[in-house]
Amino acid sequence: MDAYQNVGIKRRLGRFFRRDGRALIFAMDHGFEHGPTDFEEHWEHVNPRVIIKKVMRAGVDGVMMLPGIARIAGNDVRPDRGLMIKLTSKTNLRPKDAQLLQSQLGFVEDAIKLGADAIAATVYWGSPQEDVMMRQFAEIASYAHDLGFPVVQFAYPRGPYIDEKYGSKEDYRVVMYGARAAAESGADMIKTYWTGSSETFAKVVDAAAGVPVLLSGGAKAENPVDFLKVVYGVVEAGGAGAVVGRNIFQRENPEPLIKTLIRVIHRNEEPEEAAKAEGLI
Ligand SMILES: O=P(O)(O)OC[C@H]1O[C@](O)(COP(=O)(O)O)[C@@H](O)[C@@H]1O
Repeated sequence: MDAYQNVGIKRRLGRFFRRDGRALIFAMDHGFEHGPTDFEEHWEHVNPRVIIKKVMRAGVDGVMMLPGIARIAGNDVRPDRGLMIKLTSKTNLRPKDAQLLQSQLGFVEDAIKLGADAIAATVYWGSPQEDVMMRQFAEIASYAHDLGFPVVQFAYPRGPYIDEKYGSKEDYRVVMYGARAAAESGADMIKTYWTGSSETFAKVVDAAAGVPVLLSGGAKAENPVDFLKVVYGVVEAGGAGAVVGRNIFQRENPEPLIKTLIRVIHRNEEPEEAAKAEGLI
């Protein structure tokens, strides 16, 4: 029989993933990580309660936020959807060199008090500060797992050595390395970059050895169909969905895009067909 913790981890993961094993999660740590300027396209979304209510209505499976915003808007996340609380971040105000470190800004206990269903932390694989983030992740994961909480790793390769050797942090060899490192360090869910093709992303999924891999959304695409094609490619590759921030909250009415994403992720619909069906294009 399963240990108590394993039951908790499975139940809580089940609040994010539908029966198909996929999820669409809304990300909203940008006010901290990029600064409030990220919300200037639609300023009312700087109010977390406004945007969370919109994404809930549209049907996202879960939401990711930092502890202080969970205190303000966590209650707007419906009880049957996943609440992911991230415990590391950095500001864009730091000097450039220090941007390669995510620092811990909250504790597992805080996330649990706030009603989290999963706990997240970022590791910049390849950063000169990799060691600090590895240790941070290990401490968070060990404690969270003991208490029955799944742990999500934002596995983002970045740093000067990567640029020098591979030319880009999106090179599939680097992304799959990060995903593998995340799986080997005990993550229950991995969020990472698009590698440019479904074939290469399938390798990232394989390297994660069964740990679900979700796309990290990225900057808002001018043409939403371009973004939908990426998400379609992730699903084709065996990926478990997407964690999307700017492509959602930088739209006044994110509902048609969210509903289209749900069609693509959960019903395998072709991007253009799905977008037409939701009146997005
Ligand atoms: O470090 P970067 O690439 O500037 O972006 C990090 C941001 O991207 C995310 O990981 C995902 O959000 P987006 O979909 O807006 O890219 C956020 O959680 C985070 O704030």
